[in-house]
Amino acid sequence: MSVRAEQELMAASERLNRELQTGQLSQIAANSWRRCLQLNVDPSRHVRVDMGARELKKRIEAHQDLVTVATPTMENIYNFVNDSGFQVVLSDNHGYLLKVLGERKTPCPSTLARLFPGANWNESLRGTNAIGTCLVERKPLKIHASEHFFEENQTLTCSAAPIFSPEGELLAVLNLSGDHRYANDLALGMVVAGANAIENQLQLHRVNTKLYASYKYSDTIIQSMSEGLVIVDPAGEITKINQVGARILGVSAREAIGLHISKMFGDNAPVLDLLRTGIAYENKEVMLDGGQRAFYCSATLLRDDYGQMIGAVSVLRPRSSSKRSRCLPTTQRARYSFDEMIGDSDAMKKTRHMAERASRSLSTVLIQGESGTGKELIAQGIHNASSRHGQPFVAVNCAAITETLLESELFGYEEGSFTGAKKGGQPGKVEMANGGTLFLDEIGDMPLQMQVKLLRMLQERRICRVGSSEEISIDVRIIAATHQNLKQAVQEGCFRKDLYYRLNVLPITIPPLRERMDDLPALAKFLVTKLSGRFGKEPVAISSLFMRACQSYDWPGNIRELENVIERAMNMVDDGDALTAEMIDLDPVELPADHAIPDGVRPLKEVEMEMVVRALEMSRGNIVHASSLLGISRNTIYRKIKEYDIVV
Ligand SMILES: Nc1ncnc2c1ncn2[C@@H]1O[C@H](COP(=O)(O)OP(=O)(O)OP(=O)(O)O)[C@@H](O)[C@H]1O
Repeated sequence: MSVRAEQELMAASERLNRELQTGQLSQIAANSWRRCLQLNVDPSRHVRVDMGARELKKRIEAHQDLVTVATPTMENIYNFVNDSGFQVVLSDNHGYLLKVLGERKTPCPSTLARLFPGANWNESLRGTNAIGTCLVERKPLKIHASEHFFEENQTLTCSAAPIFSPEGELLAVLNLSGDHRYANDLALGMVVAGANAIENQLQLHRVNTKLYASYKYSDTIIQSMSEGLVIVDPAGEITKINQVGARILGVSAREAIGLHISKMFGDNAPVLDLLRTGIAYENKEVMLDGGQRAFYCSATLLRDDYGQMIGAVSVLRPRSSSKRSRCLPTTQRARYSFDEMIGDSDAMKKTRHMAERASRSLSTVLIQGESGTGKELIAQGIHNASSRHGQPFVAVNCAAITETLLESELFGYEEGSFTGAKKGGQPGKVEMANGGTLFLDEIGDMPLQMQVKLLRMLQERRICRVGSSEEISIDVRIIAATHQNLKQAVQEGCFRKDLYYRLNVLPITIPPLRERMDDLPALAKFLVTKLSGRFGKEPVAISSLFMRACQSYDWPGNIRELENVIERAMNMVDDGDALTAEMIDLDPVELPADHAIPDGVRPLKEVEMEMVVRALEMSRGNIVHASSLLGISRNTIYRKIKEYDIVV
């Protein structure tokens, strides 16, 4: 220790004795001074261990829950002391300041006395001070003016209170500091009340997090049940319904919430009897819509821990004698329902209305819309809301396969009908979809020869497998979709007029995203929640700048592109942070043909073709793998292969 330091310590020790005799130092401050002297804290040489911006960011992230929960309380306290030059400070349990509200008004003799985020106010570094001393004493205290061990800090008056976790672990300190001349007796009370409020909020936050997790578990279980589930409150209003339940009752799950059960089951709904009598029942046969919807229903009362009735839960099973549900492979199941179709803009309401109408009929539907607008989603939604919902939904991409293969893909083939044909032959997609729905995606790309065969099938409702003359009757509902303007294709002679009219019985047009920007915020939130579930993360917040940047983009790739942009951003965001505008990585806008191309820049088309070729090479021609490398759909990669005439 230097001679100067020894002198300083000696002086401090003498001062301590003097102050003790005059009774100027509180017991707490005196004990702290003794600790400082024992630790040889040199009052003339301050050891600075403050943090840089990057370390501070990390530390704040590690304490994100605490900082988030403490901020409103700190702001409340600050509003009380606003304009008085007082600062509200939150430190972690090592004395590092995480958040400081307010500017110091009175001149500060030394930068060391400043309270700023990242500074360390541990007692062993800054001598006696409210934050550091509170961390040692673990109780509320005030350190006023000359009670500070370092002279630089003696212009301050500081009150601090510890913040404990529900398990009693010391987490942080809440502190209020200001000019000692304006000391007031309320300061200590304020930080104590503030620390208590933060502790309560932390507990609540924890309970909320647990509640949210258990809600998510139960919701996932309910939604993945193969039986229908409907929960009503004591008044008979629906509070929860799963997709299967909604399908059995022929309603949309979203619209069913809040409806009275009698709206679906009539006034004699068995569950209303259960609510009145408390008598549970099992496998009661229920017929609705004149027998069109027939199912078995079991129901029981729900009671809370005190035995109070809080509603009833009904389990619905489709009646096996009614149109029997087949046990379908996943490739023949439709995943989406109308509930997953987000958008309340006028344009989208119109589309939804048309789709709901189509689900009540079995006529052919033609869906038109740009790529990524949700054509397949709507097709699946129509199937799932239709009377064929328990039956197969089989999709065929008419652009993906060559003309010869498309015929056998659709109609199947007999053994030996061509080289490489399977032994015993194979049924086609039309046969697989029998009783259900056949989704003909990218119908506009169907070769003309094939269009003739499809037209025949639609007229005669019969098919022959390739290589066979035996006719097979089929019962399929057709939903066709295309990103092309089919009417124009008819005029240009690329699409048969008669087939167009056969398909265009119930037309549905999906507007591109740029024409319904009102839907973007809801879509973005929906996609964040959907992707969070997939990543097993808590849903992240979306900053308004992120949203604004999204709203000013043209979205050529529509909702699929929006989904990709959000997925990319979610891979960049740290836990607890919001999606920000910097995380948006949008595809560059194409330049007009006559635009001068500066050095180092190449036409987008050229780069795109190169990327498609490279992805196909890397994935050895595996289309699924290549499309996922490029972040585009299979349909889009097929289109690109065709557009650039790439040989796979
Ligand atoms: N209204 C919507 N609400 C929520 N998600 C949507 C909506 N529309 C589309 N999506 C999502 O966007 C993605 C693309 O949708 P989909 O595959 O149905 O589009 P598409 O028009 O059939 O595309 P393509 O023409 O390329 O085959 C899917 O992940 C789908 O779930």
